[in-house]
Amino acid sequence: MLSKQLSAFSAPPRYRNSGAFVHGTKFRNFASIMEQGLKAAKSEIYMVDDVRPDGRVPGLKQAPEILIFIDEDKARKEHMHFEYDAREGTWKTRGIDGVIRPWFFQKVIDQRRGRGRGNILFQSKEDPLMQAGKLLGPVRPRYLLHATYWENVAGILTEGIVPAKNPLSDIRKPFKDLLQGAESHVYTMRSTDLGCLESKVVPQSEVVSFIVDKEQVGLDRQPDAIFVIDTSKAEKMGIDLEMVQSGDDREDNIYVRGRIPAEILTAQPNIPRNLPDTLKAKIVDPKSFEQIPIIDLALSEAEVIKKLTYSCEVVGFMQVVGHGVPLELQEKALDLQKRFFQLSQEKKDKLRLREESLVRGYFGRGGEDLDQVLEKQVDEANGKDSIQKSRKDCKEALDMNGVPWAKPKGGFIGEIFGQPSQMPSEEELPGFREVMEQYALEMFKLSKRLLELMALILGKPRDFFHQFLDQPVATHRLLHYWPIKDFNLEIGVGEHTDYGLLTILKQDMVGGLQVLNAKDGVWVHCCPVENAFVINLGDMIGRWTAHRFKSTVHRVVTTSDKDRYSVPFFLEPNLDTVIAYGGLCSGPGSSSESKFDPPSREEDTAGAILERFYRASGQLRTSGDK
Ligand SMILES: O=C(O)CCC(=O)C(=O)O
Ligand SMILES: [Fe+2]
Repeated sequence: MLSKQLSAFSAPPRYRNSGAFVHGTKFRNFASIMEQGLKAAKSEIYMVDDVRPDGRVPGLKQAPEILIFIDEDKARKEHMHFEYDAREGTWKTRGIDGVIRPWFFQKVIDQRRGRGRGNILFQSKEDPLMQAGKLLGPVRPRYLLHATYWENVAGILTEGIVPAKNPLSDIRKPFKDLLQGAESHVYTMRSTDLGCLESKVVPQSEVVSFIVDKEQVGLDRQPDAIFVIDTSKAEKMGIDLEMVQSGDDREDNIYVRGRIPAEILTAQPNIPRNLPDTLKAKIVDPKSFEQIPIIDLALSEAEVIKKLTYSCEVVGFMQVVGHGVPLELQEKALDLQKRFFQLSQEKKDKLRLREESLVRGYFGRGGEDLDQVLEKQVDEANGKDSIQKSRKDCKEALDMNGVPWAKPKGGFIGEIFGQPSQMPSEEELPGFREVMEQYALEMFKLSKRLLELMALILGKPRDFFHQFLDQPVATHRLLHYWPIKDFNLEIGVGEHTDYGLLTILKQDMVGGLQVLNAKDGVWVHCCPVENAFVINLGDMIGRWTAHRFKSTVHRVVTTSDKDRYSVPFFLEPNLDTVIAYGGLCSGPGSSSESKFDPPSREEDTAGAILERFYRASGQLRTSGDK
């Protein structure tokens, strides 16, 4: 339509080729025209059949503020009559009974000076642009580019690129239904034209020199940043990007339907041609992390909440100090833990997990292997050489009931998790039971305290989680890791997320806990901190908050030649708690209606999630149908 070489404006009418008539008018008429159509009340409706480069329309004193494109084919099929005025180079019509209804409009474009110039105010599903061919199979480009301004960058890095599905401006809101279809697309370009990318993977840590001119991407000022959309990563992640090739003369334009998730995007600055290398900077996702936050719980509640919010929403991990759990108790517990694992194998084997005590007891090598639990996303982060799978967890553990007072409901699962702990006898290890139960009580208290603050962050009353914690399930696990001999065959704990609400972990000073920053594909050490507890969030709270709270992938790689001891306390709510996807949030950032999010299912109770995890990790091997 805007093709300059074949401007129908300068050609005789019989050579018209644009398929659209264009009517220009004032912006203030837009709303009423969309409601009532273009009216030929006093005079006829004047139109041109192409827009001149200066945006002027003959016969109008001033350049029009909006341009209304009328679908010529549709109009002629309905017997609308158009008359050409050779002297003015314009067309006129009386529409049908004096009106051209909005049904005939292809689109309405904002022509006012300023940032909004060129914006599409209305676009019909029948606009040829939206009718163009879908890109399927091998013709789909590996990378697409989306150019944008700084004001959108941080938002896109967290939310992905969101098409203007629901218009926000007052003027466009009333036409929401008309806009649907056209506006649910994100505008992108093939990367070929812009050089450098088609064959090369964009390294996350490097600044790729993009030089994109505003004309290439149809913006009215120079774009600040270019988002590279990795379509093959999308495919690997099972994200189906529906791409539509532009139907007009700009064949590099590709429209992608729906939200483009942040996971497949990389941001690069758009660099002016003459910018020296020394003045370049990389765009770092403000929602990505390089450290595990440390929170002093003795600070004011306001300060704690601020740090906790960041830790929950960005990292999914934190270390807390100032928690008030007596150091002496921690030391006693650690001492008994070491002495427990030093008992003879025969004595430990007496406490083994078995038919009558499926989840409460001792297990050695092979009792739980987490290396298979997660697949694709971790491979991505590990790099291409990570095809190696199924390392064995190099650990032994004693799983105790962390809330021995609770009577969890939930049938078979409730029954087995509610069973009492198996512990060494008082003669074998004096004080073991007393110290462990005291310790577990402290962990439950600390969990509750943290969940109270999290409830406040989620806009709920402080005691919101209490209702789900009167008959909870908790596993108090003592862990012992042996030094690893062969890193290809063994790992401390394979990559996984925890499944519950939250985990409180005490680790000794040997180190080895690693946390995945999935945004950048980088593993971050969770360095041991004296008298601190590591807190991490599990899948249940992640799912319940529609991932506003992160359940972050982690693993243990023990590189030390010393034995390592740690104590996770895993907390789950009452097993009949329905963990509905997004059930805990109503605020922004949580409302994504994306097709990539899993729907809520009836059976997603805490009990069902717990069972799934235990089966996937090999800890629960019986059918459970008894
Ligand atoms: O021992 C650790 O540091 C972490 C253990 C862990 O992540 C787990 O058991 O779920
Ligand atoms: Fe874990």
